[in-house]
Amino acid sequence: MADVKKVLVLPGDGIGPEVMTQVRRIMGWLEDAGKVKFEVTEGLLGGAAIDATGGPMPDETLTAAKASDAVLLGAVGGPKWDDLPFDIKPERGLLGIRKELGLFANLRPAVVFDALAEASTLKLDVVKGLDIMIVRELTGGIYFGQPRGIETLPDGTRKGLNSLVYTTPEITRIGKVAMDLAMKRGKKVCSVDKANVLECTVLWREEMIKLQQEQYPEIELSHMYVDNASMQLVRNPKQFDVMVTTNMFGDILSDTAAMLTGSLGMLPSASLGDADANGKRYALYEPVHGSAPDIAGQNLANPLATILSFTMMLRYSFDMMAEADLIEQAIQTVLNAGIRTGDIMQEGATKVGTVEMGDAVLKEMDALAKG
Ligand SMILES: NC(=O)c1ccc[n+]([C@@H]2O[C@H](COP(=O)([O-])OP(=O)(O)OC[C@H]3O[C@@H](n4cnc5c(N)ncnc54)[C@H](O)[C@@H]3O)[C@@H](O)[C@H]2O)c1
Ligand SMILES: CC(C)[C@H](C(=O)O)[C@@H](O)C(=O)O
Ligand SMILES: [Mg+2]
Repeated sequence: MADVKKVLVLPGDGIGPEVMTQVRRIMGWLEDAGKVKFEVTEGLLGGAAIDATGGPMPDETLTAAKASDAVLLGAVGGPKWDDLPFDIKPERGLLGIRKELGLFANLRPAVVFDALAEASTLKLDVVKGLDIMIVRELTGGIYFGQPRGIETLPDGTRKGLNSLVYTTPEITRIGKVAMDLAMKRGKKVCSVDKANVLECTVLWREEMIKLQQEQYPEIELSHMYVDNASMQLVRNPKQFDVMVTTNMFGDILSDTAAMLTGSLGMLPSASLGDADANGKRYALYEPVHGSAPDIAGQNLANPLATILSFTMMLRYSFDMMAEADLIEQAIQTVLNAGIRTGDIMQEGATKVGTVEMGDAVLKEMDALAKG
């Protein structure tokens, strides 16, 4: 009898449901192959939740997330909800679930498939073989710091305010995630901050240095200001192994890194919490991209970032390395065969839609399974 894994699926908005459908087919394939049994619950988050319940993060979604072994999210947001009051926008649902589940560590790996290195706007040797890991702090920093808001001063001037706040435990725990990952990789961590301007990141840098000296003597730790880091990422990304940074810097740098892989439609992510006393660790997997309203509902979205987020789920939550390898190998073969969604299209390649990309990956999984 195959193991039962409880997965909460949150398709979300825009292209979210379209890319999620392709992952559900892959989940079905694994079940049919007898590799695993998924107990899937589908839930609401973001705009879809607002439409159905009036709020972006219904209690049922949170309860279901806590009861599941892992959560898989498509994307949230879109123009339909842009004019809503700030606190009930779709994006608040995403930030809310990250915070409520304590998902402080966001891993965003930028790995370049050989076939797509050729398509890069950068020189082939700059991106070929690239494999870097961006570790983004996800439940603190300027996204959550208090005080915040928009207020009107007595003279009628309006003031907008957000606060960049990090405490030492918040910095240390994300530093540990980055350094533990680096110990299994190239043993190099680059901590990205703005310590020449922002006191909060002076503390960030000091704590990273302390952590490395006290607990990770084998790690080569370097520091870079975020403006330079964004430039270095496109100039010579292979100088990096693991990058660790704050919530907002990580948001921006990971979209930049996505383009090194060919498209935002290629970058997956895992958001992880700490294990509790019973060893239970919440985890949410989602592509780095958003709901892409410009291409939603047209069978144009690249589903690979979400499929790769699912393979991260197999690896990090379920220890199903062979199955994750199989899916990634299938993707590689599909890309080598020149099958492309529009965002990664190259001259001479075959342009397909979201569903057809799913078909191609499934077909290759069949072929690989038959040997
Ligand atoms: N994790 C999330 O749910 C998430 C992340 C980012 C943005 N958003 C939200 O999504 C909405 C749109 O934001 P945006 O336009 O700034 O960013 P976006 O990531 O949705 O899209 C940016 C560009 O990349 C393209 N793109 C994105 N994903 C793609 C894919 N899988 N295949 C092909 N092309 C793809 C889009 O077509 C668009 O041109 C906003 O409401 C935003 O808040 C949500
Ligand atoms: C939609 C938004 C809240 C989100 C973020 O800024 O974290 C997104 O851009 C991401 O990268 O996951
Ligand atoms: Mg982002």
